[in-house]
Amino acid sequence: MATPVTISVGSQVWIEDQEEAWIDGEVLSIDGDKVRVQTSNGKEVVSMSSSTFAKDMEIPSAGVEDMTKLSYLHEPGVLQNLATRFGLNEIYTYTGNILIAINPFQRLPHLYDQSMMEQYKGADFGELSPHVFAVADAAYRAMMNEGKSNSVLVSGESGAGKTETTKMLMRYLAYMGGGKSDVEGGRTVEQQVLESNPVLEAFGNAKTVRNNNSSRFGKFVQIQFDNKGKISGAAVKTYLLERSRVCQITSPERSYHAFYFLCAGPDEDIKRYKLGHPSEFHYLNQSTCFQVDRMDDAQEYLDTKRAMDVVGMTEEEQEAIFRVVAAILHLGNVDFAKGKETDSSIIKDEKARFHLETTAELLM
Ligand SMILES: Nc1ncnc2c1ncn2[C@@H]1O[C@H](COP(=O)(O)OP(=O)(O)OP(=O)(O)O)[C@@H](O)[C@H]1O
Repeated sequence: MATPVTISVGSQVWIEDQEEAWIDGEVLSIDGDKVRVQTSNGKEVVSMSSSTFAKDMEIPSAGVEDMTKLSYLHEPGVLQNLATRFGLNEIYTYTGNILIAINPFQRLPHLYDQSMMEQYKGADFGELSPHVFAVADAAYRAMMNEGKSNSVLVSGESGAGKTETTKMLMRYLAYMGGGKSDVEGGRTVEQQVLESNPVLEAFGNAKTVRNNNSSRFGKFVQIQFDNKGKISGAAVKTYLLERSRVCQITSPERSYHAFYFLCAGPDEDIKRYKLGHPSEFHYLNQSTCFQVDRMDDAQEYLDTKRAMDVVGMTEEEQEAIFRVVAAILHLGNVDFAKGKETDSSIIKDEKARFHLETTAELLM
């Protein structure tokens, strides 16, 4: 979006900068499509007019809550507003009815507690500070008022905060649609909806370079409500799991959490599945990373099992699932050697045979 018309000598502008992405400055002179700028870090730089943008001098020092209020909706203007707000611990900003969330990379419990949900309940969109609960509330109320399904799309690059944002959306919808009427074996439907996350994350998330808890699949979460607005059911559809991660990983990444959780399980499970430290398994030891900061695999194993209980998986079903998880690890340790006949191969040694037999046992 070139704005040469509004730029003249003395104008405050943004120009591109190798390190800062954008830097502000004052126009010293203009020669055709070349603009000479004195930057705020004391340099004199020549910029093309097509990549020189007018700086909004009227913007409040705390930025604006809705970017449609910016005089210039160009990249440096948008980024400056988001950075200003982030500096004041405001991670959410609107652009009309779109919510932009900046990853704070720290827990902000006060932002998501019960009192916060109460505040946003029924408040008009835009009345309170931008928040993911406001989006969830607007979607919920539109559904109730219009009697039609509604959806919220969460997008961003890896590590941007989609998974966390989705959890907050679900938490708010569970809060709005919660009720004790639909209790199934001591578990409310909304509890089941929320507990589906740890189960999905155990089997579909992994540590990557960019995110210690990266979802390696896409998901469509459907929460069903009755005509009183109470949650009546839920369904999750998953897409395109990164399957290659099961047998191939590189440092400093990990495979899917479930493998490490199971290897850190209680002794009886380790014995039952004939497991050991992750470093003993080829599918895990291609990377030197076995541990993730602030993730206790032993505790996560118990939490995953508890979440599986809540969503209604029986003990037999859980065992069948973990048997497959263990079998995959053993299968990865089945090595082959060249056989006597051409193009033939044999099980390499006793160790490989042990893993092959264990795999067969586990898969029954
Ligand atoms: N609102 C938030 N509050 C606190 N921490 C957050 C928030 N959003 C994200 N984070 C932190 O950033 C990490 C990465 O976020 P998240 O897993 O949601 O990203 P993502 O967009 O789902 O990434 P991927 O596409 O790799 O799955 C989280 O594990 C968490 O530590």
